[in-house]
Amino acid sequence: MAQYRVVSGSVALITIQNPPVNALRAAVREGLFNTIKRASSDPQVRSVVLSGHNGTFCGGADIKEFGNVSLPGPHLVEIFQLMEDLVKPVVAAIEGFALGGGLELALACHYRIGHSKAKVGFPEVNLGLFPGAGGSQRLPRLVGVPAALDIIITGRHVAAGEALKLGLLDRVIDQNTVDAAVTFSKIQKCTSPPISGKPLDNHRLGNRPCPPLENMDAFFEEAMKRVHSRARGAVAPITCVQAVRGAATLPFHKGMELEKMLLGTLFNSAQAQASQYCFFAERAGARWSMPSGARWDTCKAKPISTAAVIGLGTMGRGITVALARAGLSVVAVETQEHQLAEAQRAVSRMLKGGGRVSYSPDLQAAAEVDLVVEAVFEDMAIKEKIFKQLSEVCKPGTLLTTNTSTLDIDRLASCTRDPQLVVGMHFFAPAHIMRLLEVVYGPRSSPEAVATAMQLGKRMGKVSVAVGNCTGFVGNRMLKPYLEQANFLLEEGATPELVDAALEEFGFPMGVFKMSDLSGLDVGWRVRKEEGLTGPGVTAGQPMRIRHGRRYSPLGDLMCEEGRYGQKTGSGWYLYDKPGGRVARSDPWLRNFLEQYRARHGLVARRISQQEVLERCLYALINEGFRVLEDGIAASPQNIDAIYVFGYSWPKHRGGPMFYASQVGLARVLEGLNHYHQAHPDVPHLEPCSLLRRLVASGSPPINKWSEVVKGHRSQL
Ligand SMILES: CC/C=C\CC(=O)SCCNC(=O)CCNC(=O)[C@H](O)C(C)(C)COP(=O)(O)OP(=O)(O)OC[C@H]1O[C@@H](n2cnc3c(N)ncnc32)[C@H](O)[C@@H]1OP(=O)(O)O
Repeated sequence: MAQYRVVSGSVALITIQNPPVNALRAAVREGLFNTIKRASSDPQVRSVVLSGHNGTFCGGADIKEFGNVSLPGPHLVEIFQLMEDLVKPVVAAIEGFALGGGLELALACHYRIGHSKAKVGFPEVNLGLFPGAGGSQRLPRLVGVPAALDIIITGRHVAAGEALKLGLLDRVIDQNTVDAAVTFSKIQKCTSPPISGKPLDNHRLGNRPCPPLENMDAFFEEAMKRVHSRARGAVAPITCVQAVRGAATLPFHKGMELEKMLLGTLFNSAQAQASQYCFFAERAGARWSMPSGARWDTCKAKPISTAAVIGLGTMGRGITVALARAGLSVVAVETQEHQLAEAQRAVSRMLKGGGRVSYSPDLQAAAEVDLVVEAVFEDMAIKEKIFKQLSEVCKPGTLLTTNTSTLDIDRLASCTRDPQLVVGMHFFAPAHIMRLLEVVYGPRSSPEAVATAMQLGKRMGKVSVAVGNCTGFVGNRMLKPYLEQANFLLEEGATPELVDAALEEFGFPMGVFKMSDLSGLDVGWRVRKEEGLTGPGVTAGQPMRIRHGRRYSPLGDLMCEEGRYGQKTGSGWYLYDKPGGRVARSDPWLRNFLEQYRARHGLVARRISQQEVLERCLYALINEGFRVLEDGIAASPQNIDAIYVFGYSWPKHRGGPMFYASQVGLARVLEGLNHYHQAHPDVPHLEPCSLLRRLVASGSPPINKWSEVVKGHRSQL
């Protein structure tokens, strides 16, 4: 766990060994503690080099251990103090990553030498924590308060070059870092005085004061304000500011006491648990499986080096950029010439002149590519035609994928020669930025096609999740009842401002109505027309607020009929200063429109609380999540949560909808749904699904045990 060797005559080389990232689990901590003591008492040893096995220094504390009430083995704070107090110089040799507790370990060393490709950082804030093993107190003393606060609050990875400039690393080298560190620790031997004889006090960060900061109060006030406005209810970023303020104002030992107290408030908090759950949910998608039994570890991906993107609207352009950035050679196809020229300019701008992209108005240009992503208008007839053509044009074996967000993958597959080569690759706007990729398999998609799309997602840096084929797949299928509830709430007396405020307070960056205005109300309108829910032929003679015997809100359709498509037309649920404007203002027209609508339909507006908004919107979405699990469309609640966190900006500190349900308590969610369904019996999305009932009947097991109930449930279908 921590290997000890004496090298070069007098240097104790301690190597952390815990693949894959050398996380500091109990056995490693034990090993470090013992080897530091050994180096201290070994008369042969004059200096110490600390390194990580297999090209990675250390990925920090072992997150898997965090669930334990008290962590076994020696505590990191104790180990780091032991190391800092050593009278022999300790040099950290940093290759790969030094993150979280890994960087705290390096800061407890007297010197830090990094490889030029190394990355350091404090990502704890993403886990609902802050660097609570001395990092919040040592880093500001080394690099100053503003730089330290930035690194701690953002959780970003700092490249070696920047770390050197900040003084976080003493040296950056391109050669073998351990060899360099060993030499460094002895280098003064040839000259004088030897490094091992130098007083080390100035290199013990706990002994140093923080570099002074002018206008400190104003600095921290401003920082706190900024953090509050961005944190969306997350507590950890606020604690980061409090801890760094402690470093700036208190002696080290007092700062350490403050750090301990602050960490105590976060360590087992609901937010920390949710954020840590998200860490593992993000990675769980890579271990995909299909109902056929095909799995990530038994299926091989096809090599892909060339791709074509068909349709260069906003999505097609983003997808082109994402593929080009992943190193693929891309042919971008758009039949409308003005759109093609515009897209070429936009893509070049986004790629800043890099990437290998060629442009063509002709589908024939896709003849030789390994993979196609179709990203045209959301219209089944057009897509079917394109898939038929692609099947004729492309070389045998080309993977044909579609970016459709709702349409039937299998219907598209049936237009092709090789339906097993068809899968969905559902990107999220903006496609070159949003992390999520839903890889949708139809009943005939081959495991190899799924493996290839998943592998490509990884190359693009996406969180890829394999899901089954149904209307809306996972994300949009669950979004439908959420949007529906929001519209019903407007009918019943709420305003877009009230609904959005409740959701934003929950932690979404944007409420549902602001989000609809941003993405365009016409998008959903087109889908509803495609589904036969609205349109001249459908509505004639039908009651406006009922479809197929269920409650329906035509509010979105009426808005579109008024030409209010959202930001792009300068008005939607809100008013904007101009078409394309971004700042939403309340619109008196809308208030009036809603009043007239309610009067026309005999609806009496009532006072609606933020709690009702949250429960109706979120519980309806969660209920559909249980149905998605029940139907086998998603393989696990973790996959659903990853989809929501990385594709729909569900707040990470709430852990995703299914985790949120488990934290609220399944019985409470069930009770809430029962209550709202009784009040709205014509809304089937509010009727608790049978899996939720069964889970509650089984005593509401923890989320990692749900699969057992799901399996039992499926076998009875
Ligand atoms: C008292 C509090 C003291 C200290 C606080 C901390 O130190 S908290 C931990 C801070 N560290 C981090 O947040 C780093 C987390 N890890 C990463 O960001 C990445 O894993 C990393 C190191 C950049 C490497 O990325 P890469 O893409 O190469 O690998 P991947 O993420 O897929 O990870 C590989 C497997 O390792 C598991 N893992 C990674 N880090 C940890 C960790 N710190 N603890 C436990 N496990 C970790 C990860 O889950 C992967 O597992 P797998 O089973 O293969 O999915």
